[in-house]
Amino acid sequence: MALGFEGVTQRFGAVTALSDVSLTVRPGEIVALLGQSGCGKTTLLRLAAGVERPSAGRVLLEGRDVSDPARFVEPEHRGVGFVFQDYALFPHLTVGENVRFGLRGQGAAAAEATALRALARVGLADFYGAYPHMLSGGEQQRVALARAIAPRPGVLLMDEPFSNLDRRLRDVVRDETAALLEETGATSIIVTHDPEDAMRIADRIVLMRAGRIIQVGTGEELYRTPASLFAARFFCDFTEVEGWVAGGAVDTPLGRFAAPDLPEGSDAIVCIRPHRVRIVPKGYYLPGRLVARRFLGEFDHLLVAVEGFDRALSVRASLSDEIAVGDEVGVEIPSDEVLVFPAADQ
Ligand SMILES: Nc1ncnc2c1ncn2[C@@H]1O[C@H](COP(=O)(O)OP(=O)(O)OP(=O)(O)O)[C@@H](O)[C@H]1O
Repeated sequence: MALGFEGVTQRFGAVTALSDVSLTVRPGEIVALLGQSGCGKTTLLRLAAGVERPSAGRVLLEGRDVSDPARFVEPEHRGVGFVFQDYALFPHLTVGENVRFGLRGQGAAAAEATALRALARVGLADFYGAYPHMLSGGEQQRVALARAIAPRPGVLLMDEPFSNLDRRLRDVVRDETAALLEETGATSIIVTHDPEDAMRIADRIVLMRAGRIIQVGTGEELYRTPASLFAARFFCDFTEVEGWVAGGAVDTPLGRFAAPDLPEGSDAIVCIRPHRVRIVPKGYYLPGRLVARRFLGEFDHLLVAVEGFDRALSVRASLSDEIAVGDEVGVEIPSDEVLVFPAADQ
């Protein structure tokens, strides 16, 4: 089912939660709404669900305006499923009854069969008669997912569905959810403030800031070609180096980096990805000194002081055991792997 927002603005008194937001989600597509707290993600989700009415603009389901005040379509008639951050299972109902809650239109036998099928899909058919408090967080979230998909909604809306799960469980449930969404074919919107969640699960990411969409694209597009410094910061913990533009390049304490599109004489910020920096033997490239080294398994996290740069450069690399904190090293920053933005663009 296609879901669209056309010029949607949402005000709550003096607060403008959304400003002129337009977005089309294709049938079967999984879209992540990504952004910091308060940027309007949940509000957009609530408008799609129909629990909120837009101050201006339209919400479209299969091309039909469902937000028109004269012909407003109530949430229960939109064919939309919802998964909340806190699972929102009814504590006094069994798992089976929770899943059957959305199936009230079906007869008892049919509802039970549907609920069992949905629970089986998330690997929890054996928990049909259990109560939510008897389940772990991950299991409760799977039940919430089963409840949402059981009525076969055309659109599935999920608000921070993994944020209450610990790291390891989060990865498992997220991957299971991705597989399930693909299987059900529901058009899905997932709200998250975690770029990794967004990149792992979504076909497209919608990056929001202060009630507006600032970039839409695949995870790779947003990571490789962020439209602004703000967007870039979301996807990488850069070392940021200030400089100014002269002769089509930015002069910084860490070298000159091409900036053909920036005005001469303007201030710029060069973003250096930690895993792109190479540590080479002393005497090559920039002179540096290792000031910290932390073993992180697959790679080390290093801090390297570079002459003329007042902060340490953050580096992710596998380093030979022969190099110790305090040693002098060479630092290579491949100039075609940095991102350059106007300093004003923050
Ligand atoms: N019912 C409401 N009444 C008043 N202000 C609201 C209401 N709902 C949302 N807001 C405000 O609108 C803005 C956007 O809120 P929203 O919940 O959509 O953000 P969010 O991006 O989902 O944030 P979070 O990640 O913290 O959930 C915030 O400033 C919020 O305080």
